[in-house]
Amino acid sequence: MKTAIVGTGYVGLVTGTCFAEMGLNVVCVDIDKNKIDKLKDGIIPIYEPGLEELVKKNYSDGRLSFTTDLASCINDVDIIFSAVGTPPDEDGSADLKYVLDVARTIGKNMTRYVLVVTKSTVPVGTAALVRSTIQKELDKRGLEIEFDVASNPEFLKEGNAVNDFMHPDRVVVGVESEKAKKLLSKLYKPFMINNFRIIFMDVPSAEMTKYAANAMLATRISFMNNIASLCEAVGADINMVRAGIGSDTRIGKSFLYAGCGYGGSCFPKDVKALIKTASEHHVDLEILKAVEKVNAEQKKILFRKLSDYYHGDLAGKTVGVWGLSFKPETDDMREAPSLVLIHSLLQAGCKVKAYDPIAMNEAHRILGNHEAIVFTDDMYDAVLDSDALLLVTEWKQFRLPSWSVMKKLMRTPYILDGRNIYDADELTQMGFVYECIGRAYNR
Ligand SMILES: NC(=O)C1=CN([C@@H]2O[C@H](COP(=O)(O)OP(=O)(O)OC[C@H]3O[C@@H](n4cnc5c(N)ncnc54)[C@H](O)[C@@H]3O)[C@@H](O)[C@H]2O)C=CC1
Ligand SMILES: O=C(O)[C@H]1O[C@H](OP(=O)(O)OP(=O)(O)OC[C@H]2O[C@@H](n3ccc(=O)[nH]c3=O)[C@H](O)[C@@H]2O)[C@H](O)[C@@H](O)[C@@H]1O
Repeated sequence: MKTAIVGTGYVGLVTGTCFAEMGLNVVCVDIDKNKIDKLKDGIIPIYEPGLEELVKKNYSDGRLSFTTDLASCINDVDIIFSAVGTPPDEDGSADLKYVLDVARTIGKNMTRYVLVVTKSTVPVGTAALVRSTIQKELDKRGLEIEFDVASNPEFLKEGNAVNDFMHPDRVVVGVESEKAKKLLSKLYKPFMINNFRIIFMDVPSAEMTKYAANAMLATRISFMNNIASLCEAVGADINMVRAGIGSDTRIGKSFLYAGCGYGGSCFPKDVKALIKTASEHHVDLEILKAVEKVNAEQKKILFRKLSDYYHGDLAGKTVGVWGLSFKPETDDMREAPSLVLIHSLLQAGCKVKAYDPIAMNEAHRILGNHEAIVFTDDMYDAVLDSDALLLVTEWKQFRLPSWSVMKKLMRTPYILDGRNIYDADELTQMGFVYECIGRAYNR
């Protein structure tokens, strides 16, 4: 079976590569020529553990190929996956421009049956829109050609994408015909050795499942961040509370970590898009509006704590920042809490010394050149002569620093831990002032 993946971004590249690894013939298509040229040269445009070697291996084995020309491969494949971006429009809704561009190209060029599967995160009704867009193009050409549309949303996480794709908890597939169901069952058959489940359903339910999943995960995080604030106020410890509630199998352990807010390309945009869809249908998603509001406040929490510590007098202070990407194991800076923090620090007149193991270039590109920001080559350089260290992203290399070295380097031994990774007792005993999220402390 031959498959085309349209949109060789994050999801498209992981999907195409993993399908090829499972023995399928895959052509990855993107309109970005620069990206496709780089991939052909073995240069992977994103940082994702384990992906580079799989891309190179499958490309050299001939199962994976790259092109900018969708029209040229439409009639060579049985299934086309559309994995193009669906960025937020000005009003928060998902912009379907790229999804519909792909549909138009298919309708303009197809000469035989094809199954068009949307992998991008799209609002309910998009598959129907893809169908009518393709049909319109066929009508213009005066052709009657059978085709199917389906929805197969993707649930991978950045930083663990290959593993998530190869060992998914489930694969959700929305179909409208037995033919489409058979084709997708066959496509996913090689993955069955990993014992996962395909959940077939109608198309609108599949489209909604993706948003509901991300909205539920974002809700858990904002809920825990909200409870963390209460823990601080009443003298409880959010880490203990997490262990206590997470052991209830009805609640589960995952996605209960309080911190300095969620970021990334998906939770913020998908929560917004779902609220927008709901409002278009006169449904008020009050819970999700609160989830967004709590998260926006949570992204300010490190700055607020720092400001409280220095009684609002931050001008001229030097602040070390560890971790810039929105989470570890990625160079993705989209909606990263570090950006909100750094903007506030600069506005308050601080000098920022920032370090991230992977996202430095991307952070520099986004933040630009600013005389008050230094991007350091080493994590310890970022705390030299600093008045505080703010841990924003919990990369592994930050977990066990040499505290004795840190103590010598810092001007004021003040650690503000935005991801609750350090041992408060150990740091206090060593003479640091330690603060984290959701735990009462004494200064
Ligand atoms: N990034 C992630 O971790 C996940 C993303 N998603 C969803 O998957 C979709 C794609 O996300 P990403 O991969 O992050 O996007 P991305 O922005 O990394 O990649 C999108 C790619 O599509 C290409 N493109 C745009 N129009 C095209 C066209 N007409 N023909 C061919 N290529 C075209 C762009 O050049 C770009 O390379 C979004 O809907 C997102 O919400 C779902 C699960 C995980
Ligand atoms: O639709 C998507 O694109 C993807 O969005 C998320 O994946 P991702 O954005 O890569 O990252 P997550 O691991 O979910 O983390 C998102 C944010 O939440 C934060 N987070 C996560 C977990 C937690 O307990 N607490 C917490 O603050 C992280 O620090 C990060 O900023 C979902 O987890 C994926 O299932 C989904 O496919």
